[in-house]
Amino acid sequence: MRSFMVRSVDSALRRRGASSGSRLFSSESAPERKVAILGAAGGIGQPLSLLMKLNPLVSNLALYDIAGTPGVAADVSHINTRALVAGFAGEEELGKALEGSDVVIIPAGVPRKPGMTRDDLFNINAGIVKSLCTAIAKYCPNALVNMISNPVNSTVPIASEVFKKAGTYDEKKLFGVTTLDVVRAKTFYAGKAKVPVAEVNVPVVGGHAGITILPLFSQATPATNALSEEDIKALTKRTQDGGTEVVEAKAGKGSATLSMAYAGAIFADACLKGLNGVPDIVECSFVQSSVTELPFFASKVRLGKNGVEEVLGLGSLTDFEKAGLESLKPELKASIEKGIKFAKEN
Ligand SMILES: NC(=O)C1=CN([C@@H]2O[C@H](COP(=O)(O)OP(=O)(O)OC[C@H]3O[C@@H](n4cnc5c(N)ncnc54)[C@H](O)[C@@H]3O)[C@@H](O)[C@H]2O)C=CC1
Ligand SMILES: O=C([O-])CC(=O)C(=O)O
Repeated sequence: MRSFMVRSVDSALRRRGASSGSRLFSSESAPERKVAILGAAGGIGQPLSLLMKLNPLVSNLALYDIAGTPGVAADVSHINTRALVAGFAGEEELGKALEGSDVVIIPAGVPRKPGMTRDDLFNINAGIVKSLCTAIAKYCPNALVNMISNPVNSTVPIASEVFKKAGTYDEKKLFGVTTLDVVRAKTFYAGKAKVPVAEVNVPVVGGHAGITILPLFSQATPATNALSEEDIKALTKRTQDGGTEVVEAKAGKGSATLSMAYAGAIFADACLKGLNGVPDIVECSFVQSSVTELPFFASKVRLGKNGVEEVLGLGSLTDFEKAGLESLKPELKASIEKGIKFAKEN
């Protein structure tokens, strides 16, 4: 059972590699890569730690949280895959967790309860993200940072300001993880269009909250004529409300953790492949951008040896998508400005 699971995750990653450029490295010849997960004992952190332990591109896995990581690390470390695992608990161990990291994934912070927006998490999570990014600037300023903590539309700008203040900001290395929006769009589209889900691709642009999430179903592949305008509207709304759907179903016990861990593992794998020189690795992510007039925006990004190699444009949009783009801009702008203001004043 266990070896089946390892094999099937690995072959899923392999298939993905095959669709966007072949894998250059087997686990034996892949370069040493250290990944740190901050918030590793949490609802996302634990399954994400498991999935990163299964990734043959990872040679060292550092699991950091304010508490609970020795147990998670001991557990995950018994899995017979390449990565050496170490747990770090408490602020005094954060430096050691970060040192030498190539990729830092941040799922630290509080999740939503029913009735809350992602922005309602700002007051707590902004401070957590700020202090973690201050440590990243000190201990691993060259690492790629994958920001999962919400509200992503504000936490990414906060991170950028912290890095600017520290003199370490490189816009090519900071990513808001929006992969779960893509994962959801693919699943919902495949179900409605009745196409094999493994073959589906859907770009999702904008940001990561409510109407700022804009799936571009007109660019979905495989293309289909089977969907009406009403179907597209419903798919768009379901993708935008995907996080809330899970928050409500969990009824006070948090938000998406398992699907987010999967999405986080897919995005980190893409970052590692890019670092390792695998060509044509493209994923959507919320990055510094000139695709629109907003300073940060999610769109397709080509990943390379230094992080972002190219931020790709939006392609042609339908009138419905154009209207969605215009209506998301004020909210996304306000969230970005809120993050920047917080980081400047604190
Ligand atoms: N980007 C996305 O698509 C998604 C983002 N999220 C966000 O991810 C975050 C985490 O969600 P869950 O794992 O469900 O929450 P959780 O509460 O289960 O886990 C969070 C973990 O962060 C840790 N933590 C808190 N302060 C910390 C600090 N200063 N340093 C290190 N660790 C710290 C906690 O001890 C806890 O273990 C939330 O903000 C949530 O909204 C959740 C789903 C999707
Ligand atoms: O909805 C939430 O609070 C968590 C999240 O970002 C998501 O599931 O997309």
